[in-house]
Amino acid sequence: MALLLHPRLPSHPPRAATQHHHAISDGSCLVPLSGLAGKRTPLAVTCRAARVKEAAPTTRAAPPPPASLAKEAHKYFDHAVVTVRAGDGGHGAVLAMPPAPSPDAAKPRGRFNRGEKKSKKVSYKRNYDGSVALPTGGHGGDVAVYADEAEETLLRFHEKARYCAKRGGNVGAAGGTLSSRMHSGFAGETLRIPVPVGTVVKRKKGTVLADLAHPGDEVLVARGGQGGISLIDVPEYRRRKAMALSPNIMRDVSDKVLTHGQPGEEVSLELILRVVADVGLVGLPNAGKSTLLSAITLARPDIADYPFTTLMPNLGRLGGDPALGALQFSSEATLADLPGLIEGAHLGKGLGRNFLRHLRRTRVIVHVVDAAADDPVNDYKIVREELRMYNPQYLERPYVVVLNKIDLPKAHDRLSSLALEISSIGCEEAHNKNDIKGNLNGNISEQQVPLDAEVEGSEKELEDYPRPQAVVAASVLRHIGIDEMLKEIRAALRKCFDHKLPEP
Ligand SMILES: Nc1nc2c(ncn2[C@@H]2O[C@H](COP(=O)(O)OP(=O)(O)OP(=O)(O)O)[C@@H](O)[C@H]2O)c(=O)[nH]1
Repeated sequence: MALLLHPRLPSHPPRAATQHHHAISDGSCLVPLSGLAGKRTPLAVTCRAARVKEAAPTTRAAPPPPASLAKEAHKYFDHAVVTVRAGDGGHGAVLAMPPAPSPDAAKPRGRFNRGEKKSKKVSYKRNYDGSVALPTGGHGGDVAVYADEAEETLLRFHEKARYCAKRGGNVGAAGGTLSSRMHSGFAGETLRIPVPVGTVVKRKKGTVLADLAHPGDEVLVARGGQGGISLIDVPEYRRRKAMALSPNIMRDVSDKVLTHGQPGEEVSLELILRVVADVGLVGLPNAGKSTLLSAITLARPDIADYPFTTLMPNLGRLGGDPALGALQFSSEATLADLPGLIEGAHLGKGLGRNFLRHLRRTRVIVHVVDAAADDPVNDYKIVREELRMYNPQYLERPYVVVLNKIDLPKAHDRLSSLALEISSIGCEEAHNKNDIKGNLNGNISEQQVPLDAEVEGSEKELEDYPRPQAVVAASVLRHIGIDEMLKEIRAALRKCFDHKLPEP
C-alpha cells in the first residue's frame, strides 16, 4: 500500500409595428381613407377576414413537464417507464380476377378485321411454385432501443412516455382488379429510440431485455404487426379453376378478416440507467469531488461552496493509457463524480441511495476526503459505512483515498497522522480472493445479479475489508499532488485488469 504525502505544500418584446388600421371589438376595421383630403373621420369597413375563427393549431403542443420533474430532476434522471407501440401491419385487398380474354381474340386476323384492337393476354407475377403472387400489406414498424453516446439522462422520457412506430402501408389496389403492376404495401420504418449508454431495458415488472452497456448496443423491444394478405374474389362457378392459380381464394365474407393487418406489439418498459465508468468518486458533500474531476479531465461540472452542488453523476474521461485496455475498450478510463453522500444515505437521507447504484459498474473507487474538515477520519468512515450498507461488494474493490484541500493550514498540520490513521483501517488482504474475482466479474455479467437487489449490511466490519491501495495528499483546486494521485488511480485500475483480463 502506498502512502503518499506531497512535499510541495504551499505556505499559507420586440416593439410593435406601426398599425395602419385599428381593430375594433366587433371584428371590423377602421380604415383611414387617404383620398378624402381634409376629412379625417375614419369609415367603418367590415373585414370578413377579421371574422374568420382562429385557426386550430396544426401540431399539438407537447405538455409541459410536471413541476416535480423540473424541481427535482435528480430523482428522475436514471429511471423512467415508457410505453412503446409497434406499428400495425398494412391491409391486404380483396381483388377481382381480370376479365378472361374474349374468344374472338383467338380468331385469325383476316382482311376485314385488321383494324380491331387485339385483346391483351393477361399476365400475373408468379411465385416459385407457379401460383399467382398476390400483394400483401406492409409490415408495421418495429420499435428498438439503442445506446447513444449523445444521450446523458432519461429525463426526456418523463416528458414523453409513449412512442409509436408507423404502420405498414396498405396494398395499392386502386382498380380492385388483380394486375401485374400491383405492389405490396410499404413496410413501416423501425422506430429507434436513443437512450444513454449504460441503460438497462426491462419489461415493466418483468424480465431484463438488454443491458445497453456499449455505444450502439440495440435491442428490439416491440415487433410490428404482419401485413394482411390479399384474396381473390371470383364467382363460385369459376372458383375451382381459380384455385389452380392461387390458394388465396375468398370463399365467404368472413374470409375478409384475413386481409386485415395484424396489430403491432405494445409493451411497457422500465429504463434504468447505471452510469458506465471505470472509476467512481465518492465522498461527503463539499469534499471536492467535482473539482477533482475537472482538474484531471475535460469535464466541467458545477462547483460551489455549498453541499449537494452535484445533483446527478458527472462523467469525465482520463487520458488514454493502452496498458489499461484503451485499445480493447476504444478509450481511456472514465470517471464518474457522484453526488455527495451523508450518513443515512442508504436509508434515503440527503439525495438518497439511488446514486449508489451507479457504482455498480465501476472497477475502482476513489474516496475524496476533506482533510480540513472537523473530523476527516469519521467522514471517511461514514462514506465507507454507507457503501457497506448498500452493497458490501463495493468495499472489496480496489480504492484510493485522496486527502483533499491540503493547501489549507488546518489540513496541512495534521496530514501525516491523518494519512496513517486512514491507511490503517482495514485488513491487509481480502479474506476471500474469490470475492474480488466475483465482484469484478459481476461488473460485466449483471444478469447473474438481481437488478435492484442491494445486499444489505453483512456481518463484516469496516476493518474486515481491504485497506486502501494508497492514501494520497492533494489539493485539486491548487493542482498539488495531481500526478501522484493519477499514478495511484492507474495502478488500482491495472490491478483490476490483472483480475479480469478483457476479451479482445
Ligand atoms: N481550498 C481548497 N478548496 C477546495 C479544494 N477542492 C475543492 N475545493 C472547494 O470546495 C468546495 C466544494 O467543491 P466541490 O468540487 O463542489 O465539492 P463536491 O464534493 O463535488 O460537492 P457536492 O457537489 O456537494 O458533492 C468548492 O468551493 C471548491 O472550490 C482544494 O483543494 N482546496
